[in-house]
Amino acid sequence: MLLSSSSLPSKQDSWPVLPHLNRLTSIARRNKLQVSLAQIKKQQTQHVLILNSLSGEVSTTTSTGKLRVAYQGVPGAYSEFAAKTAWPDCITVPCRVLTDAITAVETGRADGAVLPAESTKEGTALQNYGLLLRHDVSIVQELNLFVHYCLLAIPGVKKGELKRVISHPMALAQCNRTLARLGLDCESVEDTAGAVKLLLSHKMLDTAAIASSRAASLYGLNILAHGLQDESWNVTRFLILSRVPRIMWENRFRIKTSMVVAHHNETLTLLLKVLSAFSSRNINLTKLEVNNPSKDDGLVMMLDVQGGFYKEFPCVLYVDFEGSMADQKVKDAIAEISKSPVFIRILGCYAADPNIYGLQ
Ligand SMILES: O=C(O)C(=O)Cc1ccccc1
Repeated sequence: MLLSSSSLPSKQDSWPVLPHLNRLTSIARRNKLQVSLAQIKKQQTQHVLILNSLSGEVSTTTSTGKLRVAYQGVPGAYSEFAAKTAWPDCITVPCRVLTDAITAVETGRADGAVLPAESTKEGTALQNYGLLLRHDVSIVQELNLFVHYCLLAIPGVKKGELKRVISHPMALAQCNRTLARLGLDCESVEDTAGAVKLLLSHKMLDTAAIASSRAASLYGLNILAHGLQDESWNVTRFLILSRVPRIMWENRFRIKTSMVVAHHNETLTLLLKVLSAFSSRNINLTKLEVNNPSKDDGLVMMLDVQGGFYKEFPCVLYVDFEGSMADQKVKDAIAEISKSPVFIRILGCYAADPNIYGLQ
């Protein structure tokens, strides 16, 4: 076994190593690897630590040395663009559904996966967060993408001939008002670029797809309308997931941490406790969201990554804050919340990305 630095492209350096040692060692043990503290310390000058397994089970790169990033969809999907923006040299791995992309990371078939996490119009994509909770992966990067939707149809098809529009549910939701105005029926498919391929393969002459202009040029479709999104400010936040947490040890960049607090008791009381633990220490929250599914939707299932088993909760709180797990005040805030009967899982510590990237 060797513990090596990876060539993960990164805008940031810097992560405290020690807070993540336990996790690294447990991953190593699970993969029958030996980790030496000296080796880890020696690597502190590198940006990112990733465990490599000689057995190949946790192989982190291809033979070309490029990282593989799995995403839901086919080439031309917004998630593919997010992967290429986050890690420009990566090899993108298309997957039919998001679970496949996350499982690819968990099993070492990919080094990263793209998770569309929230959008300015629709808020948190709770289903996608739900998937994140059920897998042993960590958030290592965030990325904000300005999403501009186009109405695409097979060449020759006129706008007036359309009856239906197909796309990813997030795209349909973000264009809801515009589509109602156009009087088109909506149907969900796995991804935006996949919708374009479907139009072509089934020669659909009464149907349009909502996708990017890049998808239009990749597959040779006509753009009938630009800017279909209901809100002109339409940004989607993507999270990049990896099997091994990224480790920051220097505070040159604004660092953010995402965590989930799960519980069985009164939500409002817990919410107040979380607010007080962070505000009394002047820690800025960048997200605070309650997921309290209805009885019909069942409980929220979460993987206890230390124990290796699943737990179920009637309610979870998603909390993002500025700071890293190496900050004493962050440790104190979490210790204070932990005095309540809650289950806390740190989803990742990563550099806050102030940029918004554009894609037509
Ligand atoms: O379907 C796609 O292209 C995706 O990558 C998922 C998605 C859809 C709409 C906004 C952001 C991500």
